[in-house]
Amino acid sequence: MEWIERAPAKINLALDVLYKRDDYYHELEMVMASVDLADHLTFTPLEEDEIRIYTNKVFLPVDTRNHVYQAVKLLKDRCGIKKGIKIEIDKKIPVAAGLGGGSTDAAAALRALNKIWDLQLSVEELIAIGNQVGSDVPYSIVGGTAFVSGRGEIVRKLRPMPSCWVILAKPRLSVSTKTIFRLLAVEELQHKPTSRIVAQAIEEGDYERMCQNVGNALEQVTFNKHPELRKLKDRMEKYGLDGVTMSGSGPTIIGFSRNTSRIKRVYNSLRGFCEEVYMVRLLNEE
Ligand SMILES: C[C@@](CO)(OP(=O)(O)O)[C@H](O)COP(=O)(O)OP(=O)(O)OC[C@H]1O[C@@H](n2ccc(N)nc2=O)[C@H](O)[C@@H]1O
Ligand SMILES: Nc1ncnc2c1ncn2[C@@H]1O[C@H](COP(=O)(O)OP(=O)(O)O)[C@@H](O)[C@H]1O
Repeated sequence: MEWIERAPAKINLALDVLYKRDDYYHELEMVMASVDLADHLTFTPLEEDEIRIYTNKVFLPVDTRNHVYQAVKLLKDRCGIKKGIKIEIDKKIPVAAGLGGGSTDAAAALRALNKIWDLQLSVEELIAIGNQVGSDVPYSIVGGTAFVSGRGEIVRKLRPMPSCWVILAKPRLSVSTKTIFRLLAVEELQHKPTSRIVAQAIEEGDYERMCQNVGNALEQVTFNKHPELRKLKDRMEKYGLDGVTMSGSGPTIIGFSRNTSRIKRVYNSLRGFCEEVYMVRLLNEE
């Protein structure tokens, strides 16, 4: 028996950093949504008690460093599972891009194995396991449009985002989330928090207000390190998108439009000088 689970990429419409915590993580408020750029995980049960991972991206680790491996190991230990599993990860989401690829793969593995092994764990129980793998995994277990806070483990579902096109522009550079948070001096942030306004706009189905308030506190740090990203964002703003911001710790810059011919023009223009460009829809929209 084979089981296939889809693992969609996430975007951060808003990301505010409230303060640095005593555990060295940061207290965040974010608005996140899932888009239809996705990895696919294929699960095949094994008789031997082993976790075997394969992926089409040769540079990705398939051992204990893979987020999927970590999630499966925690799940097996928690539930006393002695069976094995083979997992083939077909990666489509760019790696280290601010699109949550590793986290969504880990969440997909937890969701799928909860069914395959008939563990009957609740979403809260899966979130508690996912939180040990990474801060973005709890959101990825739930998916869709959500207000996310704490370290990332408090997930409140929002109404589906107003329907629109999303452009994802990923230049040829990878960003380490850990490095960006290390370089962040919260007291020097000039960013005005907007997550609550964006969440409210979504609840009211107000597309324009949502777009006007997208923003990301980490831009200040990531743009300082990679000034070409500021230029990319400026260029996307000039193309007449309704809202432009960075996703996660970067480097992917995202933009919104409801106008299909405009988004196609933006897509074609960006492809000239940006390594990877995607024109995507939201996974669940109003
Ligand atoms: C910034 C965000 C926004 O969605 O996304 P990405 O850029 O990774 O996509 C996430 O919060 C990233 O989540 P995730 O990538 O799972 O982070 P983790 O592995 O838990 O942490 C990586 C590093 O980021 C820092 N970190 C992460 C989350 C948080 N609330 N405070 C932090 O300071 C910590 O230094 C940690 O060592
Ligand atoms: N299944 C996985 N998919 C992608 N990256 C993974 C995976 N497992 C571990 N990683 C590691 O996680 C790091 C962050 O990758 P990723 O999750 O794509 O970043 P981001 O959250 O910024 O989009 C990379 O250095 C990568 O080697």
